[in-house]
Amino acid sequence: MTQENITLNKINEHKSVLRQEGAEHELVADFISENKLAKHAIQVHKFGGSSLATGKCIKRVVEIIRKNCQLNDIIVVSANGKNTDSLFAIYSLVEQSITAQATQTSDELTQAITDLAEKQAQLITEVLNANNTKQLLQLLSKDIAQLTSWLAGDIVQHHNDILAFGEVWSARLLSAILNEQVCPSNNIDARDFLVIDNEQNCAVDTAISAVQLRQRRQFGKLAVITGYISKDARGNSCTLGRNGSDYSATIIAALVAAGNVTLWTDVDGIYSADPRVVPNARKLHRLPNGIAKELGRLGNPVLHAKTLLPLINPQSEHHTHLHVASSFDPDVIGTEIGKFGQIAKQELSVTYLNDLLLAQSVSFIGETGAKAHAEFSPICMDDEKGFMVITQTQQKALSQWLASHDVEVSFKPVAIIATVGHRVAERGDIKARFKRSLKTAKPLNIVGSDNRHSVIAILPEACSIELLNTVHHEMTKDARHIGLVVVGMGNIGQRFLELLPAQLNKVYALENLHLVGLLSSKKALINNDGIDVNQATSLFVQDAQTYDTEQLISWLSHHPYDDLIVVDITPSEDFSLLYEQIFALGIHVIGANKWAASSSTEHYNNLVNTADSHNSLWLGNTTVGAGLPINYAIDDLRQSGDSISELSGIFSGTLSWLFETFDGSSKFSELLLNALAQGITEPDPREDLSGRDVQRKLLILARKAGFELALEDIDCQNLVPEALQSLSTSEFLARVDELDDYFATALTEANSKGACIRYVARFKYNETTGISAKVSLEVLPQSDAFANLTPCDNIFQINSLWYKDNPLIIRGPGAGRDVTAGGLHSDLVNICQQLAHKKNQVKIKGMN
Ligand SMILES: NC(=O)C1=CN([C@@H]2O[C@H](COP(=O)(O)OP(=O)(O)OC[C@H]3O[C@@H](n4cnc5c(N)ncnc54)[C@H](O)[C@@H]3O)[C@@H](O)[C@H]2O)C=CC1
Ligand SMILES: N[C@@H](CC=O)C(=O)O
Repeated sequence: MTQENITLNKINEHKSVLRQEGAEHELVADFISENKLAKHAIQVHKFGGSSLATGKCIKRVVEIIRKNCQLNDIIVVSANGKNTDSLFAIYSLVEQSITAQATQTSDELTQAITDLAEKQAQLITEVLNANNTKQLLQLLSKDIAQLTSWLAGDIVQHHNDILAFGEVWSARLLSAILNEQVCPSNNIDARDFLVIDNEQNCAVDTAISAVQLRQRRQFGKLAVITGYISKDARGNSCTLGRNGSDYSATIIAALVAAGNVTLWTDVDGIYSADPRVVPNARKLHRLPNGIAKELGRLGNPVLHAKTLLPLINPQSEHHTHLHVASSFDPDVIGTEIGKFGQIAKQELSVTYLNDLLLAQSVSFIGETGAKAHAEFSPICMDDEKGFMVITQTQQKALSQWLASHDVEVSFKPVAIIATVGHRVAERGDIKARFKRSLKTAKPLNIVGSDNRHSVIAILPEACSIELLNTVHHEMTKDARHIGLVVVGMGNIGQRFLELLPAQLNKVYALENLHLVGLLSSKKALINNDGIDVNQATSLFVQDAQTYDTEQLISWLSHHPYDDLIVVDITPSEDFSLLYEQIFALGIHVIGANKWAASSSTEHYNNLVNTADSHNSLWLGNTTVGAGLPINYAIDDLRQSGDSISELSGIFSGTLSWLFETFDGSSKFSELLLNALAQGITEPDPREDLSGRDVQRKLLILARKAGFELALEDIDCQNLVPEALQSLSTSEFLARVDELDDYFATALTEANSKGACIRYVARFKYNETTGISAKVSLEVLPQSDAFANLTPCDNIFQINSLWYKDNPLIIRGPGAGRDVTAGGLHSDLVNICQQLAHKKNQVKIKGMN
């Protein structure tokens, strides 16, 4: 369970109350003095240019910050919209005019500067109040004057200073709006602390940068820091190159040992292939660091290998996780990159790169090959066959390097397509599948990458969309990870868990199912990497933590699986009241718990509609008849066009066992305690004896059969004497012998007529008289079909259009650990089979 975050939202809620009392400062001071904030690791949030492009976007970002950040967190920003491109264009115009030896500033240049300044001024005016607008416009106009003066002087010297304006304006603006609307914030120019000691590879001087950053941050404030820019040891402005702001965010996260970095961008995560061209690409909710790095190296459009570098430090105990999320859809769960266990390691993805070169030379073999590899870090290489694949920009340098060794090289244009996943280069099955999927493409070669996380095919032609889709389909068609959460680990729950390991081994439909949550009423064990099913109970005893509903819903809202199934094996009304929220999250429910399916008509209809509209499946076959397929039979009749008119029978395993066994030789109370010990009664056996359990079951079946009725529409005979009705369960069990006289008399009277007593459920629908329904103790002739059951058996009799004179009968054990746990497993397999048929569909904005 995640720790509760004191988000700015929360602080603001308190603030609005305190503001009225004039005590706002005390509140912020309280949060700080209690040091609650210090309990939570710092989070870094980075917003890209598109997320900050317009006033509307900036307001959305402010809401994301309000909801997700705490004081002392760090925000890193790119330039608003395309401001960096505009600054580049302005710089180029000046460069061109220098080359052309123009003596006057061109109109084009003046216009470009004016456009840029106006655009930024408009943004400021749109989002800030009058006071702050005035202040920021003054600063902007000073900057424009500075920019103009640099452009008129030595532009090469000021190249990076010029480009830096984009981020400086963006950080200043966001910090101002946060100060105005959310919380105290300070805006920091990264050039005040971030020192790059090698501009070529952007290596960071970590020691100095960390100290200077600490000095610049102000405790109790949200820091808004410029991305993309830094300085060198002499204090000159530097940039961090392509996607530099992402890199800034991870550098800063490493400097402050942040818990998480979130890259808020315009896509909602990393997919198993580029979703713009592969419509069936699936979102990868969790990516191990090494795989993410390999994807970045091999052309993933969102991830860049450099971004991950500061976060991957095998020597460090600290692991900062990286998240990719969309600022346009902040509630959609994105991708988390970090250290994960087996489940996340099973994911496969497919990526490609065009416009590459295959370089062949004898010097790529053996020792010189190793040197060439160290020098050029090729996309892939075979040092036995003597080739490497490089980018076109590396061609010149490689030719020069080889010339210095006096060796010939041949270059050939190629492309690559690769399947990426944890150590796939060592997996024969995956390599064989990849090879099969490529057969029409006639690859020149297939090699494993050095880090073993990809298998790369070298293609003689550009990788087509068709090929990409074919290979992706072949590599990911079986991929679907389903999380299983078991709620209720009592009598039935324990048995369900005992059966689980063997089920997972033998049932194909459960192949990608992982036990990830175990809950009792007070404690929860959640492990996104999976809980060992062979040790589920002992791990629960050892590691479960106390939890509350808010934490549970928060975890359910962010679970990282394609599908999640919650199996409710509790008798709890409270838990059943969470179903609506659970369905609204698209989560599936299997219930042995009868509360939800027998709740009020309005509530029940809401549940059905919510589940329906969110594609959540809801199965509850065990709510009636334990493992007997009564719900399925009724569903089948209805769906096939039959109409049911009567439902009757013995619906309680407990009452069946009691009345079939009770012959006067033992006391009724002794038999009841025996049934309790066998695990066939409800946790409180009065639920059975009161007829309430049978009443619920009749309601559930009648609803399945298509009728609208409520519990109150079913007459119910309560067999618990009034004096015992409101006691606690233990008090009732202590006085259970008070039942004996009543049942002894009822039995003697029935026997005197050659009859017996049975608790029977009867539902009837007639077009003219409508619905009649009751559950009660009946005196039946010994020859009655309901009178001769194996103790504990249920019998269900269905009359319908097709089964009019000779009813359909289902009979068998209707309660007990094995049959109920077995019935739950049957529902589980059923849902997994349905999910396997569900199409892997992704919604891409503007495409479908
Ligand atoms: N005994 C049987 O043959 C059958 C039982 N059922 C149903 O199975 C369910 C479980 O029955 P038993 O295992 O006998 O009950 P139990 O009392 O032995 O176990 C219930 C478990 O649920 C947990 N729990 C209670 N409230 C909770 C909450 N709000 N959140 C999370 N966990 C909670 C408890 O901690 C306990 O571990 C009941 O709804 C019962 O009606 C259904 C068909 C047959
Ligand atoms: N207590 C119930 C259990 C199944 O729902 C019964 O006895 O039938």
